[in-house]
Amino acid sequence: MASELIFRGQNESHQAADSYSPKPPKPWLLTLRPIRYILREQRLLCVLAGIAIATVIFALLPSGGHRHTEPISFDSSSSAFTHPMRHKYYEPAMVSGRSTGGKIPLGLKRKGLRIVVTGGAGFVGSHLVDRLISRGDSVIVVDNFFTGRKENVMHHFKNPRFEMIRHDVVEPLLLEVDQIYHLACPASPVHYKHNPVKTIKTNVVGTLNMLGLAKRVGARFLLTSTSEVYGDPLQHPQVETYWGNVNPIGVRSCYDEGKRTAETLAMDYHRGAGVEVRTRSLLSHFYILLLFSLCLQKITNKKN
Ligand SMILES: O=C(O)[C@H]1O[C@H](OP(=O)(O)OP(=O)(O)OC[C@H]2O[C@@H](n3ccc(=O)[nH]c3=O)[C@H](O)[C@@H]2O)[C@H](O)[C@@H](O)[C@@H]1O
Repeated sequence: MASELIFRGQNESHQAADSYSPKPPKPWLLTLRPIRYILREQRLLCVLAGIAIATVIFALLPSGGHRHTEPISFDSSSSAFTHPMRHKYYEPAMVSGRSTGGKIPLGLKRKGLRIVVTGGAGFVGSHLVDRLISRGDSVIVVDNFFTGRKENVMHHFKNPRFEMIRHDVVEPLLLEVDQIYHLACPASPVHYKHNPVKTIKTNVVGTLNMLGLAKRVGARFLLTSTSEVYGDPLQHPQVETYWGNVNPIGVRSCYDEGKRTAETLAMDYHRGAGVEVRTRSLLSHFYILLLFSLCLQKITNKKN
């Protein structure tokens, strides 16, 4: 009997303990409930929303990949003309005061450019071709071999990055290139006086054709000019801002005026068509060095 009583009592206390009385829910749990529901039940919706947010962020953030990293290019000093519209540079990143812009990170190969060199079989042109090939560019030489020689570039014949076209720049030419180095021209007085009409035609029509190509394919253009554009200068030494003193009807004018017109055309294509152009007078750079080394050679020979 006693045990029965004890048992009943236990039963009653159990019932009291089992009776469910839910705790009042915490207020922050209430606010999270719809989010938890969406995360659990609407996974596809979440993924789509994530993609949309990421797209918006990537579209708004400035991309580092747009930085203009210029590989070795035409010298941009002094007589370099660049169109403001086409010359957009992003400021290179500065690392502890040093610019890293334009440098290619270690381990990454610089992408070679496609370059056409007119007059590339000549003296200056062939050395330029050597330099361009050695830095990894693909070069197309365009030459009519008036004074140039195949032997000057023969050592590149087996190189897949080298091509050669026998062509007169007076005739139009269509090529897909990134840069144009326009050197084709009879250069020495004997050669340019040999056929003055052809000389001025090469300088004017040839330069027009190559500038037209640069405009069409968006290539950068370099014109090799000459110190002859100063004629019989009244100022020594000639600075870049000096306009010269040229005889327009003399026997040398086919070359002098031809190169002056070529420079005018280059500037007009730059201003009018946005072509990025450079002009370089070769005498001031190369021939002075050559003269200097010849003098040095003479002096050292005399001493020996
Ligand atoms: O000193 C300069 O100011 C000259 O320097 C170089 O001339 P350079 O290499 O010294 O002379 P060449 O060895 O005769 O080279 C000229 C090249 O142009 C070529 N050329 C000439 C004339 C022509 O109508 N088309 C053409 O392709 C010749 O065949 C030759 O390969 C540049 O090529 C000239 O543009 C520049 O006027």
